[in-house]
Amino acid sequence: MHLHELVESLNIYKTDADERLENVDVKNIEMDSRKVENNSLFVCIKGTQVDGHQFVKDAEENGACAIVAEDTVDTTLPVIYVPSTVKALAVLADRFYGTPSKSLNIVGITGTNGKTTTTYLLDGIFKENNQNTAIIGTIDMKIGDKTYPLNNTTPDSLFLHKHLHLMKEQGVDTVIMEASSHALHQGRVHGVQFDTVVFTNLTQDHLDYHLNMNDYAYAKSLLFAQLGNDYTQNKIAVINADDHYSEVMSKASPFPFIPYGLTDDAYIKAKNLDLQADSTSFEVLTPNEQFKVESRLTGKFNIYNILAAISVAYQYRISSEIIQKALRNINGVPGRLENVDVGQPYSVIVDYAHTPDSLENVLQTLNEIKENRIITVVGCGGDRDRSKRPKMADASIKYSQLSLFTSDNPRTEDPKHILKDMTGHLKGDEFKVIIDRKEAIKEAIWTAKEGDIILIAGKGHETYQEVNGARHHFDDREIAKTYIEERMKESQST
Ligand SMILES: CC(=O)N[C@H]1[C@@H](OP(=O)(O)OP(=O)(O)OC[C@H]2O[C@@H](n3ccc(=O)[nH]c3=O)[C@H](O)[C@@H]2O)O[C@H](CO)[C@@H](O)[C@@H]1O[C@H](C)C(=O)N[C@@H](C)C(=O)N[C@H](CCC(=O)O)C(=O)O
Ligand SMILES: Nc1ncnc2c1ncn2[C@@H]1O[C@H](COP(=O)(O)OP(=O)(O)OP(=O)(O)O)[C@@H](O)[C@H]1O
Ligand SMILES: N[C@H](CCC[C@H](N)C(=O)O)C(=O)O
Ligand SMILES: [Mg+2]
Repeated sequence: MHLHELVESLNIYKTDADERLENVDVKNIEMDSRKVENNSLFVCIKGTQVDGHQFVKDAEENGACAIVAEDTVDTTLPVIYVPSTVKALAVLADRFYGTPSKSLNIVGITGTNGKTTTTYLLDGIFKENNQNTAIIGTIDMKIGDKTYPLNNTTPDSLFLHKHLHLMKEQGVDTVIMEASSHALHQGRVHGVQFDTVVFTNLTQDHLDYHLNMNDYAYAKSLLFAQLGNDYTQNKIAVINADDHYSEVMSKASPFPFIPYGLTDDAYIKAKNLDLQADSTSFEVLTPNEQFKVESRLTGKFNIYNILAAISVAYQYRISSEIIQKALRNINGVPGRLENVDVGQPYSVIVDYAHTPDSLENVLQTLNEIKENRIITVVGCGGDRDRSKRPKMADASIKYSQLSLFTSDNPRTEDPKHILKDMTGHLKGDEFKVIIDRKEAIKEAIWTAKEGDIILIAGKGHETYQEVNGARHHFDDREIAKTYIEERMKESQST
């Protein structure tokens, strides 16, 4: 695409290169100088670690054809100056890839917990409704049956518009994506034309990044603001009516919203809950009908995720029969209350709870079904919200008979310091600190008695442990299975 055509949609306040823009053929757009090739347009982004403006020379050496910048840069290449390179990147990517989000049906999901789960539930419903779906989220990106690893739950705008284009080319009609608060704050979803947006809930997380809960809520509300205000469009916000922050979300958008929840005020609500150890059923009440749903997902919190998915399906006029069938067929979400069962006489459950609220929710659920003790193995990630650490330890102590506090992803922090943050205030003997996560899992398994439940929390589907920038293979499910089998063999031979 010609550069002058590409930049037409930008809010340019200065360029030193009007005449030079005419003859430049842009092959691709890059925000990372290390990926620049011949005829790349390099966009300088001010990051949290470094300022992309520093890398203009590298981009030039790698063959960039022009630069988009906010601050003055020293280069022989044509420079287009814009007030916000983050916004410009999204506008450029959207145009370069043919505005793919316009003709796709896009559902964006935000909230502290439940985004990935709701994404999977909706994907199941849309597929049952014969739609061709794609998912972008924490576990990976899925286009049809193919999966692609992602570095972030919500990738940057360049990646997004490029892959939305690819999805369209591959016949996808519906995209379900998670929108993290970091992504919303950093403008990663700029330019994505969402049709439906969903709010699950808001509780403490990421207070290392956001100033306080209000600031965190504001970041989430940007997804609702992004619906725009063109009333001719049929857009909708789906909001958890029972959450304290629901008003912040509904007020951020002029479009109508569907409140879901367990209270009478909700528009889509659940009644007659039946929560079993391995299944859940309840009646769904919509303004038009009432029907029963059955799911293999357990825990009251999952009823909220199911209601969120049903509310979106309701907006798309998907029949209750299709919703019921899809929900019955969904076995679970990888790493969310995932059972590791090789026939041992105690339960082992791997879950992604890595916030105080999610840990409390999961442990409450397990307490309702427990026959004997609960043993929790949990740690907290390094380089993340320190203030959630003691709260996660408290939740574990409150709801477990034994807590084994261990490492999660230490990243650049010393695991001992993280564990000190978690346990410094604790007294008593209902917990142990075992820094090595493998050892902690081993100890839990060798300590378990018949009927106990072991919860291994925090890493869920993750298949690595991140230490000082390196990711080593680590899978809670594999490790648990190894030790369960080891113990079973040992007991058979004695
Ligand atoms: C703290 C944070 O959010 N960082 C994100 C951010 O990177 P950054 O601001 O640190 O980038 P930077 O290193 O300062 O670089 C600035 C610019 O210089 C460029 N650069 C840099 C070096 C160079 O040699 N040349 C060059 O051009 C970079 O490409 C970039 O454009 O922008 C990047 C691109 O979008 C993200 O990948 C990166 O996510 C990091 C990896 C991360 O760990 N983020 C976490 C906190 C996160 O975003 N998590 C949420 C989920 C959270 C949840 O809901 O639980 C997520 O969506 O993943
Ligand atoms: N609606 C909910 N309310 C509270 N806790 C939940 C809810 N849904 C799931 N959880 C808990 O939170 C954990 C993470 O769930 P899920 O992956 O669906 O959330 P997420 O919002 O995608 O999280 P992340 O921000 O890390 O991507 C689950 O393993 C479970 O313990
Ligand atoms: N998206 C979350 C994932 C946390 C998962 C947990 N295992 C950790 O490493 O803290 C984050 O980046 O904060
Ligand atoms: Mg997620």
